[in-house]
Amino acid sequence: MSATVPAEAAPSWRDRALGLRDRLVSDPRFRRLAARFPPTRALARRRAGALFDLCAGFVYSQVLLACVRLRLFDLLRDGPLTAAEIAARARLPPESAARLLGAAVSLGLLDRRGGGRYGLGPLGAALPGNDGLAAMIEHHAILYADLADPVALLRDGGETGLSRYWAYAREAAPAGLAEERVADYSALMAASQAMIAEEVLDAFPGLARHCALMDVGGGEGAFLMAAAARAPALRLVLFDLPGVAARGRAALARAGLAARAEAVGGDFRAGALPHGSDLVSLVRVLHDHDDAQALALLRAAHDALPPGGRLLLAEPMAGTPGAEAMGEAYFGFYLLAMGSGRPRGEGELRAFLARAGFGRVTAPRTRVPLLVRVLVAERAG
Ligand SMILES: C[S@@+](CC[C@H](N)C(=O)[O-])C[C@H]1O[C@@H](n2cnc3c(N)ncnc32)[C@H](O)[C@@H]1O
Repeated sequence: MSATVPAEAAPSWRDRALGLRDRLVSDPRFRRLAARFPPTRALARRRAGALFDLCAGFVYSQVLLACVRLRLFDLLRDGPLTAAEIAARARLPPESAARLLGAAVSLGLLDRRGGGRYGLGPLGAALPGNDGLAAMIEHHAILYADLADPVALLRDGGETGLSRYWAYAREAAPAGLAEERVADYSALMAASQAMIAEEVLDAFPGLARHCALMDVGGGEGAFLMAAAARAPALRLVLFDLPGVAARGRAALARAGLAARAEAVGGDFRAGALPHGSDLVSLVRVLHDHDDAQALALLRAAHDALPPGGRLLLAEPMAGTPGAEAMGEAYFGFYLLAMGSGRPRGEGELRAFLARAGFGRVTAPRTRVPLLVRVLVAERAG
């Protein structure tokens, strides 16, 4: 059998220009010249800075983690403190406190204030009281341990901290997972859901015209609770693995929603989804799954809806303008370490939705697309 070798495409003007750029920039003499020559100096410095930040990114993350673990942002919520006061409250030696404070100021997490005091910086000001974000930052310790040898991870995959943490990712029969195996990730998702739910629901038009919302992979029901507050007549259905659904049932009851809510335990990889809801949501769920499973899940959602029913698909997406690294780099490697799924772009998700049978698809804008984006798909007749 003879293999056909594809004819090599002729290089475009863009390919040639990029090739020339690569040859120039990889030449040390050119780089020295560019750094000296005023018109190219600013660009050369910006590039050097961007490359340095890539090398140093892990260090910056650990400075943030130290601030979170020492609860510096909560400590400074009520006003600035001196380095000595911070050192005493964080139980750090004065020199270590000074080092951490200097680092946090340089990263915009803290600011220097008058009288030798330190206050919240432009980035740190978003953290006090934000338990979901603090939990996410702490959670990254598992990811970074998994990424210690990225080449081994790319070559072999294998057992990782994240694949144990997200117990469903590699489990052949996830419906059998005991509650203690799903408790940690469910609590993390519930803590970080508040900021996502507001973004999604602000962007989603016409929630109140639906009769029943089924949140598939709905965790502990945080998204349903946010929806319930905006649409008092909406019936709520939570579908998740049995161990998670039990936690969701209890949380919905604690929120006073038992009378309008039902929590159904099951495995969406194993069969059909419950019928009877005219709105189905998948919030931060689809990207966890490989293509065949993702497509099967969209088909199951389509089949569960009545004609005219809608699917609300919400997750961070690959190729988000201005946040490209969040998709391909961050989620690409996060999901690699987790052991299943991949980030998908809007175009690819639209193609999946069409293959699953959905008709009209719209993409209402969220305020912070880096966090989450939304697609709304309608089941035709
Ligand atoms: C990343 S979490 C998202 C939770 C929630 N939607 C949120 O945004 O906070 C994914 C959810 O999907 C659920 N899940 C994963 N595989 C499942 C399966 N095969 N059947 C049912 N639920 C599943 C998990 O238990 C988990 O609650």
